[in-house]
Amino acid sequence: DTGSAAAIPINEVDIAYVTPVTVGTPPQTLMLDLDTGSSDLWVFSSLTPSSQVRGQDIYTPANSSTSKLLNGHTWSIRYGDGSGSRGTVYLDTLAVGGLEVKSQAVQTAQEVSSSFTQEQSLDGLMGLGFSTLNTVRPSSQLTFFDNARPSLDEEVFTADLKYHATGSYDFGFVDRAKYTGNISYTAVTESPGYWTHSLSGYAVGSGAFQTTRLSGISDTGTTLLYLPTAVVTAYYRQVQGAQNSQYYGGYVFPCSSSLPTFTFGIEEARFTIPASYINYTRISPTSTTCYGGLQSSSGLGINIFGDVALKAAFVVFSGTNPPRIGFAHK
Ligand SMILES: N[C@H]1[C@H](O)[C@@H](Sc2ccccc2)[C@@H]2OC[C@H]1O2
Repeated sequence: DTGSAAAIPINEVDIAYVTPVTVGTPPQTLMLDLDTGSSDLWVFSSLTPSSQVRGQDIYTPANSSTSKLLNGHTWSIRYGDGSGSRGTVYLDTLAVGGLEVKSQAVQTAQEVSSSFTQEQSLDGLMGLGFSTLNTVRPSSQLTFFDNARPSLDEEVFTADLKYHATGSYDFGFVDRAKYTGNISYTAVTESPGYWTHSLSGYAVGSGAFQTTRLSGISDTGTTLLYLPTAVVTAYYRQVQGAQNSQYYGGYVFPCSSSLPTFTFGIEEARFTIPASYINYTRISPTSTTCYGGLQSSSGLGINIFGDVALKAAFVVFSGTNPPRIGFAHK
């Protein structure tokens, strides 16, 4: 079996991408953020206080003939950016792009933090990390990918995220039409549940490629690219007027500055992020100061290869044993 669904930017700077997912019988369609950096599938629901819902679609288990309460189970999650949610759990039929799982744990939110309330076009998250990270207790639940595995033609899912455009997520197959050349694979360590792997090095603009292994996580739910301070300072040294602003919490620069590209390595392969992806956004609608899409990971304790990097490639998340991740040009 396979599935294929759209990855739609939720705003004009690609802060996050959502994918249509159907839950229950008859199907209720929700727009979920497919997130390889977590492993909970949670949704705005009829159990979410109306004061915390602002335009989101909700899942109403009472309206689904196939919903079953997972008695006595609860969940609570805190994300890297400080946002969070918690609630109870139902089992129900869930499908993404034609791929159906009969009894998926759907975590119904009873509380969401303000940054979720404010994202009107995001109805929840579908975690695609390793199921060890799932927060449901007393028994943890499987991700959609882990539930779908037995029926998949191939134990993979792929991400084709795009800059200011709709891309796609595919399950169970690697679409030869979505990439060029070969896929460069590298080893993934499952601990502690992220798609953790190394970059083989980097280059700033037309500068020499620096061969140095950088370990981090490929996280479709993180907007930007977070790398060690040494790498980031080397990049912004090439940007006129750039500074690391305490006030804005990262590197900013005049929007008129010309930015170099940034290249990262996956084993022998090289992927170049266009300067436009790194000129991420104005700090406010009328400002001439812009915020960078490449920022320091020093406060995070981990390097994060977020959407700014992932959208420069076609990415294969391979659930084989051992797991691996592949990058191809497109
Ligand atoms: N894996 C990521 C996750 O998907 C988001 S949760 C989120 C919060 C607000 C808006 C959209 C998504 C958060 O930022 C980085 C890390 O935690």
